[in-house]
This record gives sequence, C-alpha cells and structure tokens, in this order.
Amino acid sequence: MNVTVNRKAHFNAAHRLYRKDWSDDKNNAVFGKCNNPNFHGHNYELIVSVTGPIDQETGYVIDMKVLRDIIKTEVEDVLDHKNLNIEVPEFKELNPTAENIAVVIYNKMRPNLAAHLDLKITLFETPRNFVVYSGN
Ligand SMILES: Nc1nc2c(c(=O)[nH]1)N=C([C@H](O)[C@H](O)COP(=O)(O)OP(=O)(O)OP(=O)(O)O)CN2
Ligand SMILES: [Zn+2]
Repeated sequence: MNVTVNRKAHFNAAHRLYRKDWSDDKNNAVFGKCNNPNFHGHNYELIVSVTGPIDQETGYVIDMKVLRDIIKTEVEDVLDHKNLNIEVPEFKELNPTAENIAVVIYNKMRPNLAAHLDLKITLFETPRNFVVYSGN
C-alpha cells in the first residue's frame, strides 16, 4: 500500500529565457517578453510529492520535517531571491524554463531520498502555468 506525502514550498527568482547562440531577432520571436535582457521575476510555488509504503513502526512514508529540511537545503537556499541565469550554476548553459527548473529540482532532491521512494515535482511558475516532472 503506497501513500503520497506532499510538501509545499515557494521561492522568488529572476530569469531570462534566451539562447546565447541565437540572434536577438530569433530570441525575441521565440521567447518574446521572457527574453527581456534586464530579466523578470516569478513567485514560484513548488509541490514536492514523495510516494512509498507506510513504515509500520513510525506510520510515516517520510518524516515531513525531514522533507522540509531537504527542500530548504536543496531548493530554497539555492534558488530563493536569486537570478537563475547568473547565480545558479545549473543554468549557466541551460535555459531556466519551468521545465528545466523542475528537472534541476528533481535532480537535487533525488539523492536525498531512499531508493524505494518515488519523487514528483510540481512547479507553478505563475498561478496558471505549471509543470510536472517525475524523473522519466
Ligand atoms: N513551456 C514554457 N513556456 C513558457 C515558459 C516556460 O517556462 N515554459 N515561461 C514563460 C515565461 O517565463 C512566463 O512564465 C510567462 O509569463 P506570462 O506569459 O506572464 O504568464 P501568465 O500565466 O502570468 O500570464 P497569462 O496572461 O495568464 O498568459 C513563457 N512560456
Ligand atoms: Zn518568466
């Protein structure tokens, strides 16, 4: 019997969507206002979902306090109030789209969880735009 434990978090970050190897015209055509050279920001809302069996002794799938601390260390401390393009090494050569941010968060969280637990990342970039990544 598997149960999913969910923990919400949030962070604020600035970014610019563009490719260095494209012309200004092409970046503007593809990314529009998201290609603003002076960057723009989002209030990202994150849901981290961990699925697995209930431990018969503790009644936990995972201790939510442990999950909270992993999110703080691996996500909030790294991304909150940062310029993703400039300050976060993973995005030096990777466009910080919602899709890529979700994959980066997954890859940072995954090693901190026991192998028998499944991980799903749901990331809201705006109240209406969100992505989901489960590692495949
Ligand atoms: N597939 C993706 N498409 C877009 C991404 C992305 O990460 N993945 N990102 C952006 C922009 O960064 C931003 O998210 C767009 O903001 P905006 O158009 O203002 O979105 P809103 O939901 O706030 O606005 P609406 O008025 O509801 O459209 C663009 N595309
Ligand atoms: Zn944006």
